Amino acid sequence: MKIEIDHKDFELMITHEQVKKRLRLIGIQLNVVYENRVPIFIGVLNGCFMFLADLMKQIHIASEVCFVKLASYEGENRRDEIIQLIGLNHDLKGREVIIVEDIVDTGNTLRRMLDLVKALEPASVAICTLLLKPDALAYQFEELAYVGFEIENQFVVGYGLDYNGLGRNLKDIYRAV
Ligand SMILES: O=P(O)(O)OC[C@H]1O[C@H](OP(=O)(O)OP(=O)(O)O)[C@H](O)[C@@H]1O
Ligand SMILES: Nc1nc2[nH]cnc2c(=O)[nH]1
Repeated sequence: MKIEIDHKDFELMITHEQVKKRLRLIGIQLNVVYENRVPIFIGVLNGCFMFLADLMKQIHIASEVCFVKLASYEGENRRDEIIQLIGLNHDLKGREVIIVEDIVDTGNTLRRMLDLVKALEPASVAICTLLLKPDALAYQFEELAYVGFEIENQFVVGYGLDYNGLGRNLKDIYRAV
């Protein structure tokens, strides 16, 4: 099935049914690994909103959820771009953290996110991403424990992911053609 978003063509790649099936399996794993550990799921906005909402429906152990956004601003001396976590109102010290991403592409976002989270001294940090582009990845992450689908190095849209701000509401995931 083909669709057009903002004058660009996309074709169906992963159906919502496939996503739901995969989420059930990831949920089972997480429920086992984190039983009695009360993890905190941290979703990185905007793209993760649909994935994290569906993932949490598969989590049956005691756990917390919050969303953060990565923001950049000029430092006082206007030299360095400083990346800041906004929206985090939990103390992560000693907590079991699971960072939730819709996609890990180059890994730049995750690299920054990990640095910021680790500085808050959690007991552990794992990454759960719906999509991973292994061929685009510029770093190796030992924390990358839960991956929904490994995909080719193509631009994708839908299920939270946007193209020029559009397409986040699509249930299925599409790739550019
Ligand atoms: O591995 P990378 O190459 O860093 O790409 C991955 C990031 O790109 C997307 O976010 P984006 O910055 O597009 O913001 P959005 O979530 O608001 O769409 C996605 O949600 C990841 O956070
Ligand atoms: N929508 C979208 N955002 C991204 N951010 C990094 N890679 C991608 C991608 O393939 N699609």
